[in-house]
Amino acid sequence: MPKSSVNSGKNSALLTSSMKAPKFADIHAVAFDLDGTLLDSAPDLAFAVNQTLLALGKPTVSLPQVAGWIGNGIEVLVKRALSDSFDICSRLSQQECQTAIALFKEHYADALHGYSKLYPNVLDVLSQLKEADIKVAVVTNKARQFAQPLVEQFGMSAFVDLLVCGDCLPEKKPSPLPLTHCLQQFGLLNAQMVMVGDSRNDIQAAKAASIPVIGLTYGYNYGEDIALSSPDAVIDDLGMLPDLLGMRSLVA
Ligand SMILES: O=C(O)COP(=O)(O)O
Ligand SMILES: [Mg+2]
Repeated sequence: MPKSSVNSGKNSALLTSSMKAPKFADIHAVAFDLDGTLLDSAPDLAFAVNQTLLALGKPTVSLPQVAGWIGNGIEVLVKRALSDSFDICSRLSQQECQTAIALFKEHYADALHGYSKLYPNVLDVLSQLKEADIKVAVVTNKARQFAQPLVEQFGMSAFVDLLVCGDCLPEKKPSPLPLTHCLQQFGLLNAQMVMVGDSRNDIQAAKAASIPVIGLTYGYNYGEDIALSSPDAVIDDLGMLPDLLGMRSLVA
């Protein structure tokens, strides 16, 4: 059965339907992360990474390795793959990186949604938020040339009011800028929007923007437990979100 917990200061407690988190009492917008939150994109990212490595005559890497490198945008992902490590090798040349990034972009554009899939309950939750007149932003570190078609191809466009990508603004998550940009666009106060994400970048961005934040236990987060970043609540199924916001629950 899906579980959620709410961080009530010193202790995290299991959340029941009679115990709404006051942090989420007046929410008018939800900012969702994309990779690892709405979309399990690691298989196609891994495919494009390996096509790039093969083209460069380098050994391929595994899906869990790539999943552990996702979170800081495409250029950092490619540099990690070239380094075969989370820590980018200082000996990589600029030329080598540029060639690999260009190759990766070609391969990923060709294989954007071959193996990727939405996580459970995504479209139902987005639809329920729309019905309740709650605005939806997707705030991703992924470049717009990939994020936009993915949002469209996976049937989310009709529910997304604002798409903020890694190359839209001068700073990406964990900077608060993408989230303060959403607040400005929606004309909302900090306490009126909640961030929902799988990565410590999402939690740090939300905290820096002083907005409440919910962490998801699935997704990537560099192989680390999301609870270690101390979000205001933790859920293991997106279907738990409506209940946290005081709406009709989608899961038992
Ligand atoms: O492109 C990435 O590295 C991660 O994208 P995300 O911010 O949607 O998780
Ligand atoms: Mg993510």
